[in-house]
Amino acid sequence: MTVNTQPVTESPDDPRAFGLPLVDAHSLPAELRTLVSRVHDLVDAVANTEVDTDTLAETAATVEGLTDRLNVARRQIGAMVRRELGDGTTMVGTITNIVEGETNPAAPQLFLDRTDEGLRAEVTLNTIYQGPPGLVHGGWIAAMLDQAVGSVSAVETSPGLTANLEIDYRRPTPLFTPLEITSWVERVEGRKVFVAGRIRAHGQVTAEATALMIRVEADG
Ligand SMILES: CCCCCCCCCCCC(=O)SCCNC(=O)CCNC(=O)[C@H](O)C(C)(C)COP(=O)(O)OP(=O)(O)OC[C@H]1O[C@@H](n2cnc3c(N)ncnc32)[C@H](O)[C@@H]1OP(=O)(O)O
Repeated sequence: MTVNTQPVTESPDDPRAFGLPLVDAHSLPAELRTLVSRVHDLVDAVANTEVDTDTLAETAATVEGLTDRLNVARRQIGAMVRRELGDGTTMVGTITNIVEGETNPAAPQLFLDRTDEGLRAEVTLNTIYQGPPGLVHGGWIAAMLDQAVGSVSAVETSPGLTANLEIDYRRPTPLFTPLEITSWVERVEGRKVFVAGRIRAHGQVTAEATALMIRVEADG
């Protein structure tokens, strides 16, 4: 397991001040990233397979053995990861975050990067995230937008929690299609950060969000 040995700082943005382990994204072993990717593919294969029952039973036994093997050393709940964005700023989040966690095979691993307006990511979703036939589940659309607006609030102000999230579903959001997700801060009033985000497919808006984030620690 990767352990960050840098000294704990007193910054409220540093999770080690709250007793949570923190690792740098670039220090995660390539073997772990490969395993996450393979298991992501496995989830998709399981969700869609029509193989015979013997193969299903055999595969289930193999997977159970692999699960036991990995469970001998587990991370602490709340373990955090620090990742560097394109412009050099750093962002901290839980390492198993369901939308962008580096070690979570169920996550689409949205990689939000900084732009002049806020944050932007591109992601293509498969049937793991399916709601209506061929379309992204509405709850996942909300989850991705929640992450995008929460992250832009954290990066541009300081970390907080979503108090309110409103989604307008404008058009169906397709699977197997590059989606562009953007988010930005509209205004800040003390601990309240008013944020917004959008998903586009083929350049057309499929969903829009507005949200209120409440900063856990104000800057002062
Ligand atoms: C290192 C980490 C990395 C973080 C990296 C970031 C990525 C995270 C992305 C995912 C985000 C999530 O999923 S977060 C998980 C989902 N959200 C949650 O679990 C939050 C649950 N709710 C809460 O814990 C609480 O309600 C809080 C913390 C949001 C607010 O509680 P509080 O701190 O006591 O503050 P409170 O006084 O109630 O409210 C402050 C001000 O906001 C207003 N306010 C509060 N709620 C609302 C509301 N729903 N709609 C309108 N206004 C509201 C109040 O009227 C008040 O205004 P005024 O009187 O001052 O004018």
